[in-house]
Amino acid sequence: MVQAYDVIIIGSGPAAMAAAFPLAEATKRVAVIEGNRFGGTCPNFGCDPKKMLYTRSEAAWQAGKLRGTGIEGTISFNWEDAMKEKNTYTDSVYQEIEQSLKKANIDTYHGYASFINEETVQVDHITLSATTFIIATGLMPSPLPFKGAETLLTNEAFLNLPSLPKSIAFIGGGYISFEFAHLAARAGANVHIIDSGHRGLKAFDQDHVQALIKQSEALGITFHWNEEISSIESNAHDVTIKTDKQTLTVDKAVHGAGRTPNIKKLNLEAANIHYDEAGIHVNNTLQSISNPRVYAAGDVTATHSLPLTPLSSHEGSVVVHNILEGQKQTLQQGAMPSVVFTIPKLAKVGKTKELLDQEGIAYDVKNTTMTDWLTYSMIKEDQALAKVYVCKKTGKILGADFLTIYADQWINLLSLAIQLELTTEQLTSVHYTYPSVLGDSGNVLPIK
Ligand SMILES: Cc1cc2nc3c(=O)[nH]c(=O)nc-3n(C[C@H](O)[C@H](O)[C@H](O)COP(=O)(O)OP(=O)(O)OC[C@H]3O[C@@H](n4cnc5c(N)ncnc54)[C@H](O)[C@@H]3O)c2cc1C
Ligand SMILES: NC(=O)c1ccc[n+]([C@@H]2O[C@H](COP(=O)([O-])OP(=O)(O)OC[C@H]3O[C@@H](n4cnc5c(N)ncnc54)[C@H](O)[C@@H]3O)[C@@H](O)[C@H]2O)c1
Repeated sequence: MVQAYDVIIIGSGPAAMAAAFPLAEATKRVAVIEGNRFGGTCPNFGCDPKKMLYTRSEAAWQAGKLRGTGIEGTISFNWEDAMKEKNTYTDSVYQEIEQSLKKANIDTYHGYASFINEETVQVDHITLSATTFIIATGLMPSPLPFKGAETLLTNEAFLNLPSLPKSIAFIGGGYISFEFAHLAARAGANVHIIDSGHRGLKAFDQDHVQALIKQSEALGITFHWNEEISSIESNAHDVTIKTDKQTLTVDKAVHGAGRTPNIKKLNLEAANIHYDEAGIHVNNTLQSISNPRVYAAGDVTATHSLPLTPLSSHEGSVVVHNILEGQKQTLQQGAMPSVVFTIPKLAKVGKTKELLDQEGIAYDVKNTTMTDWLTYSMIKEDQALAKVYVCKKTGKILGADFLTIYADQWINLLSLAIQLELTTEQLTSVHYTYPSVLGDSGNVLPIK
């Protein structure tokens, strides 16, 4: 027998969750199909477990910095205990998410969905049909072009390592490698990052990236830029990585070399859903360009947006609106803020210098070293940097970059200013608390 629904959602990450509950509330018959853990990447194998480990590494860093100035004793980041604490969250969060779906009268199915035709999908031996489908299957580690790449640990495996390997190589120099490398190095591992390109974290301000690399090297991380890997050989004891420049043997090697749309198992051709290596092709209402029954949301869409949780959730909400209200809402990406959770944190929002130059926009920029300010000297931060770009003509804030342990706080404020199109004058005219991080706002903005 074929089970019939109004809406079937494939995947259960932030994009799917943002769609499932409002659709059920609107009395649609909804099913959610998940091949791995309910909740998707963010709570199980991404943002949340990473941040749980990060929080402990940050506390140990701060205690170390203040040692001898009123803080006594040696405090260290202990991988095994931090991992046990992380597990208290990840061991149950996926069950709680599935329960909350069921409580909202949403049917849940375990397994990977595959289209049979434009109206029907198969999950294991069950066949389901729907008037509308939402594909929200996210990303997976990209296949890599060298022998042995499939033996690399994924983000899922790394975030479940019960004990810390003595030495780890991270392949790729992007978000995942920087964040994981900092965690591993702070817990005592000998860490390498190998990237085939000449620089990492390409979307961020490169002066700040260089400063972060220097601090990462001081932590003991070794960078290998412009190195092409030819093979990886793994056995029970270690991993040997051959590149065009060296042979490196480490205990474990981790995939941080990019992620690709998770669409392989969907059999999209059977439902006439157009896609390419960037993801599912959608119009600006997130409807498939080739099959109007189908919407896509989150990282799996070829919208060229950043693969980040808040943007995925936003896309899920846009899809709900368009299913319930007709094709009225188009995707507005706005100025998406983004943070790399290293110590210090690296953050950006809005337009970069390169983009402003490309678009020919006249701007003022304030490039500030905040290290000596009381906020930073009191916590003994090694380096705190800020750049803020403002439109010469209107005084509106256009973009911002921060490198400091407080970069996440700063970037949220600047994101608010950019999205509400505030001028520097407006941003400095409000009252802030003192002493506080954002209380220094007047000093990072270019004010004439
Ligand atoms: C290590 C790591 C750290 C991150 N840290 C951050 C962070 O700090 N901040 C931030 O904003 N973003 C972060 N991200 C990105 C964030 O996790 C993603 O942008 C977000 O989870 C995307 O949501 P989504 O709903 O599009 O897809 P996902 O959360 O990836 O969910 C997709 C789900 O679909 C399932 N699926 C796939 N194919 C099928 C199928 N055929 N049938 C059924 N189910 C299927 C998958 O199993 C998966 O559970 C991080 C990502 C990683 C990998
Ligand atoms: N804090 C966050 O918000 C956060 C954290 C982790 C991941 N994410 C999301 O996940 C996405 C994927 O992250 P990622 O770190 O995997 O990718 P990334 O795109 O950030 O970096 C990939 C890096 O791998 C390198 N590379 C590619 N192929 C290679 C090869 N064969 N050998 C060596 N190096 C190679 C590239 O040059 C690049 O520097 C990000 O775009 C990000 O949006 C976000």
